[in-house]
Amino acid sequence: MNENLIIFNARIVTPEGFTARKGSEMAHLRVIENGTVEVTDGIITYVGQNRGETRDGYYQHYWHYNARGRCLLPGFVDSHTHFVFGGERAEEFSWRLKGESYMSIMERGGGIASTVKATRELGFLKLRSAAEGYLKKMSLMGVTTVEGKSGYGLDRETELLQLKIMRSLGNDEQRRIDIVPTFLGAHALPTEYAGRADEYIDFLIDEMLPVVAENQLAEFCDVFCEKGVFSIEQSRRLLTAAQAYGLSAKLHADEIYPLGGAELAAELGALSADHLLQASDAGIRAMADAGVVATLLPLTAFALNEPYARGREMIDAGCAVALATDLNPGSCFSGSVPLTIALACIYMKLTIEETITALTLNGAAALRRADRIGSIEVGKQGDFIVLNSDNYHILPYYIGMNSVIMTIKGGMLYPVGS
Ligand SMILES: N=CN[C@@H](CCC(=O)O)C(=O)O
Ligand SMILES: [Zn+2]
Repeated sequence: MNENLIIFNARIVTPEGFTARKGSEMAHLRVIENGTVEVTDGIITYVGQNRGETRDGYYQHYWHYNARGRCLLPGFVDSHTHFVFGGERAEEFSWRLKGESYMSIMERGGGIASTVKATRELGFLKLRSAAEGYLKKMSLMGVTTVEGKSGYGLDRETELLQLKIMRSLGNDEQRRIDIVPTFLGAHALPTEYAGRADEYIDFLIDEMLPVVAENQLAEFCDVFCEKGVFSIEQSRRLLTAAQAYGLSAKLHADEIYPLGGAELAAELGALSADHLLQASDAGIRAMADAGVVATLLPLTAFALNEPYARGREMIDAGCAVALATDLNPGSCFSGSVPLTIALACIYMKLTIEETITALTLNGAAALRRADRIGSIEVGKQGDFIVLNSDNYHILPYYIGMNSVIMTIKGGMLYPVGS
């Protein structure tokens, strides 16, 4: 449902462009004082100085909203989440607090396998309604586009079920968030294939990719490329096959061990490489040269108590960095955009301007949507947030606290709290 909307008296703060911003470009934001944005049928048709509007309300075919000097930013793009899942894994969090590692829990049959079991047991309706609950929470924090991954089915039926749930949520007339689905059949080796990882990759290539592609159930194919999960060679084989089906490549890369996932992402021309806590210097350079979006997930590093990805160095090396939450039931049970912002600024040493670009335009680029969303420019979707301040520096300063008072999707106003 799209609307005609005029927002006036806003302090407009936005990156500019229709592609990812790389390196030093990430710090450049356009700021318009006393600004107005006009949205017609959901698409931005004017961005500039105020034009004389003074009254709130509906008149001359447009809703009019007086921002009273507050900051208007593009809607946030959360470009890496796993929001469709069954069950929870709170006990694993306690085990980790006692010193056990994420990978050792996975090796002894917990971790992703435990969520796979719970997800396979839930039907369409229960899974869908749990996922819907997370979407509502994201919208309140200003997210207007979210990526979601399969990967908790690891069998034909449940992988397709996860993707169909995302499609069904995305088709909902009342939706406040656009959903971009990613096929992550290679998230872990299912127990049925224990010791036969190559055969599982064959199954994904021969039996899953054709169905996913033919039914347009996902735009991207992702893989957990990690020591003890899927090797570089297995990841390369799967992603190359996916690209032949028209699915762009994404990787969970160099999260726990420096396996060379960043280098592989560059070699394959992947859309993004994500996590990257252990990415090598050569991998960072290769991503910058190849134009791979480096998607950083500081909440996961925080939750796992691991060193943060080297965001500052990546930007200085010329990478396009995106930030996302990684909401999932294991390594990071959080979709907190405010905390993501604070951690990126404090520990990854991004400036607030770079952080805004990473959560908007570069997130959009990581979803191949920088031409449509991620900045406030004529021709893009009318997706915005209004902050409760005229100062965007409150974003990292309000640590883990929401400063969004209004989410606007396709020109529709959603006051936070409603
Ligand atoms: N690292 C792999 N995948 C997810 C975690 C999945 C899980 O633990 O359930 C991630 O991005 O953090
Ligand atoms: Zn992930």
